[in-house]
Amino acid sequence: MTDAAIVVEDLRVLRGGREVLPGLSMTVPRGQVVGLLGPSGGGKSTLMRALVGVQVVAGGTVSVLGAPAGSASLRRRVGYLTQAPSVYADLTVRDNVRYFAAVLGADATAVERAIEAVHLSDHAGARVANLSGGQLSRTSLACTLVGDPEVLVLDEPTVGLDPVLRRELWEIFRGLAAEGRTLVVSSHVMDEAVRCDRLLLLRAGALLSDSTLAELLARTGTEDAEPAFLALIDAAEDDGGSGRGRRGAGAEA
Ligand SMILES: Nc1ncnc2c1ncn2[C@@H]1O[C@H](COP(=O)(O)OP(=O)(O)OP(=O)(O)O)[C@@H](O)[C@H]1O
Repeated sequence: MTDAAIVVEDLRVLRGGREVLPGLSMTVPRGQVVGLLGPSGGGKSTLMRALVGVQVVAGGTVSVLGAPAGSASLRRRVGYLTQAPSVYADLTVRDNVRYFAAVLGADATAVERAIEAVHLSDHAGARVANLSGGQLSRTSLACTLVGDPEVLVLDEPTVGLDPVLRRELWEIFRGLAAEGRTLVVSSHVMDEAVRCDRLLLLRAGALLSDSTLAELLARTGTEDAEPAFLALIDAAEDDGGSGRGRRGAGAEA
């Protein structure tokens, strides 16, 4: 069995008649937190949709835990947190999680475990409409966790949250990885790069880098993720955009 949780080969996606992912290849190792970073419109959500099997693809393969993305066998093994919170405002935290548990065939203990995992036990009976932004994000996450997934695909889970709440969520993510789960987490907040085991930098559908933060900084001679990323963008532009679609440079190492 391979150590990769996710293997993407030559993935092509068209959206609105445009090639949004022109042939992307990457692997995600098991048990790691991989950050998917890059500017708005670069294709992060599209790639995530392909990982969970809800994106029509024009070519290539996406394999998750050894099965084609979206396979019935992956239903409980892969959790997907969409960018917009997909919970019911008029239900309580617990009833939301119960609903997703019923959809996934998970039991009552799984409901309480998921609520506990996101530190919401004290608010389990609160209506979602009355929650703070951070509590709302954690409710969505609990719904994603209730099937006990091995792979979590989280689309901008910290967007709009203050630094304290972001740190709290990242501590939860690290805890989930410490249990052996694989997380792919998108963000355009570059300082979140330090929280990740590996970074995928995606811009205009091209993977500019696939490496650890330390490797990225060494390669670009910078001290921070943001200048490192800008250096890669400049280099890709000098290259006349010929970096499009090729495998992230760090993957060659
Ligand atoms: N439903 C759609 N129909 C047509 N084009 C779309 C659709 N959704 C996204 N796109 C286009 O696909 C490209 C990639 O979008 P995507 O949402 O994957 O980027 P992103 O990196 O996740 O951006 P953001 O960080 O803003 O969420 C963009 O050019 C976008 O305009």
